[in-house]
Amino acid sequence: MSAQELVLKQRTDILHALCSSGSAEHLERVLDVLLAQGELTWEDYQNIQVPGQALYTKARQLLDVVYTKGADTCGIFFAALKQVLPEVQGPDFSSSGSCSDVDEKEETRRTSTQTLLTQRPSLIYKLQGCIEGALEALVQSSHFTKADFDEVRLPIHTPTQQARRLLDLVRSKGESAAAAVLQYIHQKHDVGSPPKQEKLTPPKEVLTYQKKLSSSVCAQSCFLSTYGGTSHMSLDDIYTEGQLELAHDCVDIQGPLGLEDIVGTAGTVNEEADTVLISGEAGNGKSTLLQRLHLLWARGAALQDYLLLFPFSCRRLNSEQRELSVQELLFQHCCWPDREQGEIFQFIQDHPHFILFTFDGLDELKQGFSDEHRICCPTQRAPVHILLFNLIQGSLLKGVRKVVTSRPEAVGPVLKKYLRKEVLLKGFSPNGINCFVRKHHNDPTVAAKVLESLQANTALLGLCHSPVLCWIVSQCHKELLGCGEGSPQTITDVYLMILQHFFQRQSPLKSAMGLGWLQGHLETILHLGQLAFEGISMTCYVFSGTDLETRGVTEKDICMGFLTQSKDMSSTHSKHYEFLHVTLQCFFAALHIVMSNNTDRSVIPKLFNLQELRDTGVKRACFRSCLPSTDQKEHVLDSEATAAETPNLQITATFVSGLLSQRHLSLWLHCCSTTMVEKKARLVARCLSKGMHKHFKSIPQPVQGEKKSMHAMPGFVWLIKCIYEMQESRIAKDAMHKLEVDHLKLTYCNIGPVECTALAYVLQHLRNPVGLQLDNNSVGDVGVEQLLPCMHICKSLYLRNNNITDEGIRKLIAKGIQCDSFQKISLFNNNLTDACMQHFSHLLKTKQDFLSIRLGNNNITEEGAKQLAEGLKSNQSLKYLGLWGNKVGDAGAEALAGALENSQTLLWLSLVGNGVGSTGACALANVIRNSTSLEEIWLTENCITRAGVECLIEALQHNARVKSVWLRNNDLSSEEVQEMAQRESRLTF
Ligand SMILES: Nc1ncnc2c1ncn2[C@@H]1O[C@H](COP(=O)(O)OP(=O)(O)OP(=O)(O)O)[C@@H](O)[C@H]1O
Repeated sequence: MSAQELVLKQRTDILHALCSSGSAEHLERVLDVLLAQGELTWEDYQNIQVPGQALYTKARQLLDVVYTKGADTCGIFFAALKQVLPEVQGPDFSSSGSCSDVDEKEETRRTSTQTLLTQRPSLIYKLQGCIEGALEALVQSSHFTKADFDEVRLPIHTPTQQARRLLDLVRSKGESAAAAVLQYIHQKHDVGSPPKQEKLTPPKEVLTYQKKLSSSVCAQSCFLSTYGGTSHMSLDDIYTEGQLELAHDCVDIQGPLGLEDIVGTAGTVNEEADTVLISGEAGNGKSTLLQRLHLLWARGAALQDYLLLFPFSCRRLNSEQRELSVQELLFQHCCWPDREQGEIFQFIQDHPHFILFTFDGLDELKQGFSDEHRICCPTQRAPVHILLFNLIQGSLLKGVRKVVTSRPEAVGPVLKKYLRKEVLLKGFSPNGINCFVRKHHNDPTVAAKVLESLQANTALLGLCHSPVLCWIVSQCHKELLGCGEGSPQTITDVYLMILQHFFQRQSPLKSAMGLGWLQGHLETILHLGQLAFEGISMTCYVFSGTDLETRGVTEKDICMGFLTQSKDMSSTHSKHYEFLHVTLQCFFAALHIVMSNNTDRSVIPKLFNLQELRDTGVKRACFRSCLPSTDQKEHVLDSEATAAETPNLQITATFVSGLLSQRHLSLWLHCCSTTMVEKKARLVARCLSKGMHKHFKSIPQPVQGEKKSMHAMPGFVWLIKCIYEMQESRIAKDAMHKLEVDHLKLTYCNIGPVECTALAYVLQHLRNPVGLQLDNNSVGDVGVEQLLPCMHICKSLYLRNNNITDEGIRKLIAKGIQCDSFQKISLFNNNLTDACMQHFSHLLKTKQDFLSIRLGNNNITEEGAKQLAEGLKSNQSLKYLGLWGNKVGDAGAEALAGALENSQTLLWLSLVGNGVGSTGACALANVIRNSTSLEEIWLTENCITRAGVECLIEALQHNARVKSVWLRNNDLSSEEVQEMAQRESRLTF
């Protein structure tokens, strides 16, 4: 079958592949490739990319054009499709035409305007990270006006769309503008770009060393330590993609971030810096991600621009007591060159762009990052943390790319100054959980059962977004499937499950013999608890044989499987041990705090006062005073390290809360004194309540006329999570009943499904309804479901930028309809499509007191607008309706206008950037003509021509109440703008 016939036959599938995500990106990338190949003319392109046209319509238009051009173009189209969507099944026509940019020799003969077309895909890629700079260069060289600048920068466009808009505008300005932008891009990408441009033939000794290094890296990275004591699981078999995002929106790239993007140019905020930070919460997969990068590099499957990769673990660097030079650090801690050390190090110094260092777990380093002690000389010896800080800053071996991982709390402003960019690792997506569980279980029936039990327990499903918890849950599938009603709800429950799992694996008969499972292994818990507690208190995560001996840890304890042998790149060290994961060490430390008779009584108050101690920089001193005096002597008070150390103490405190909850009291019955445990539980409850009230006291009194608003301060979400772990509504009620606030702001607080579960558990006890603002977190559909129990105390819910889809909305609205106080919702920048508009319609029909719906920057088209209109027709309460940055088009605008014509409540309507055109504008003019309430209408960026504005002017003559009609960036000449602005002062151009 020819490619042309296939375009016809597979039309539905192709349309689905290009459009079903709701994003225009796939289609636009195919268009970029076809333009670059010369298969589409500029005119074809403009006929397809008609502003305001629905995505499917554009894709159909493309298929029609491609089809009429014949079999060759169809073949190239399939090749382009394959390049953009490699996962799509389809014929392989890649030989029909190369989808790469036109070759460079030919390029030199072209004009700059032609180059804009032929190099379009790569120019768009390169521009994303530097749009602002390119725009400024164009304005400075007078090729662009301020209006051009604003048009490209409109926030409704994604960065790739901004790049396309910029190139299209440049094209319309002529050859000189095209030359200017090309010059800018080339300059930009010659500086600080990956070292692709240089081709280097390394000397033989370097190649030999590279071989040794990569085989050592490969050996170290092919297994995961969490499976160390249990079974062997290769990284290849279990690795599941986590969710990666760039920390800075403005330089985001479209679609999910891949592993190579971590070191790529996208998202660069500081061109001068060489250090990329991957930050993420405990157990989110930072070490595993690095391990994956190491493995792929060692196999030659990724990061091949880097000849040598040196992996470091900050945890292990802690135990290096000597002062070293950089050369010694590299060779002694990573891989020893058998010969020619001097030459190899010289090569590294001479070619830094070909070298990559990774530092895992900066938060685990004993010393907090500081830039006070500078060294520039590579032969100078210094303590390893000083070397590390100087490498990160670039004072040593400038140009070597560094990838550093850390928990977010440990990243202070001093470190941020030296970051090239920051990438956030946000754990597994719902799909990722699915994928991980299936990989974990060879037997698909077991996998299906585990997934089914997760669907039935959404609190647990929420927890599984954290890979380490997903690992435990999968590991303990037997316990999970056997526990029926009592299935785990809290993080402590999950860790108790793994504790039980490991013990029962060793001695399955013990519990059958009548001993409590915990009691039967008391000795092991006490030994490991002591080791863990002292380790956490001293930032120590690697233990020598002597450390184990001193804490009474026996061979039998080791065999239980909670400890694993430390991986070490150098062969010189003797056997060392670590807990399978640091969170497991926190859990054992918490067990120690709960069970030990002789820990200092002040340990619990100190643990729960972390924030205060951290702020005053004395936490270490206080916490250390709980340690045996010999250990105190070993460690000097170092206030800089406090911030880095807090996360693990916070996790320990969370476990202490969970272990002391009423539900778990029976566990301690035969292990320790009930009076002591109850006393500790009361103490924790008091600390939590006090901690909360301290937050509330800090809320400033509102100025007159404003609402009383509380911004979450560091530690607030953690306290909420501790209260949730206790699972006692009395404590939650006690903590909340004094909070008097109208608005609770928790933006940018790393709130995922787990935090939502805890928030709902605690906030439901608020006395009065509040506005709950959760913008810019990772709530997702699972998180939305977790929030339902506190919906009745939400007057308004703000969930901007939270990865929410139609499914989440379905559940949210079904609950919201039953909640009397619920009146406003804001969902800007999520993944909503037409499919959820029926629910909003139902909400509007059912709740005649609903005030505000804001759905900007989603994927709502004409169809969705029509559905919404159905609800609007029978509603007489809505005041604010925002649909900015969707694609409702002229027909959608007509439907909305028809429904709103008789609204006596609507004050504000935004349809910015919806392609409503003049037809839509004329329909909306009827709303202006008839409304007795409308004050503002936003129609900026809508391809409206003179005819549309005339309708609006005419309607405004009948309405004195409307204050402004926004019409910036429509299809009007400057003369038209001037003339019409004079005729009607309420038009804003
Ligand atoms: N991408 C992944 N695929 C499969 N399993 C994973 C992945 N990421 C993490 N895990 C599982 O979760 C465990 C914990 O992950 P990891 O140690 O990488 O987290 P982390 O973010 O480095 O934690 P911490 O900050 O506490 O050191 C891993 O040992 C592994 O079992």
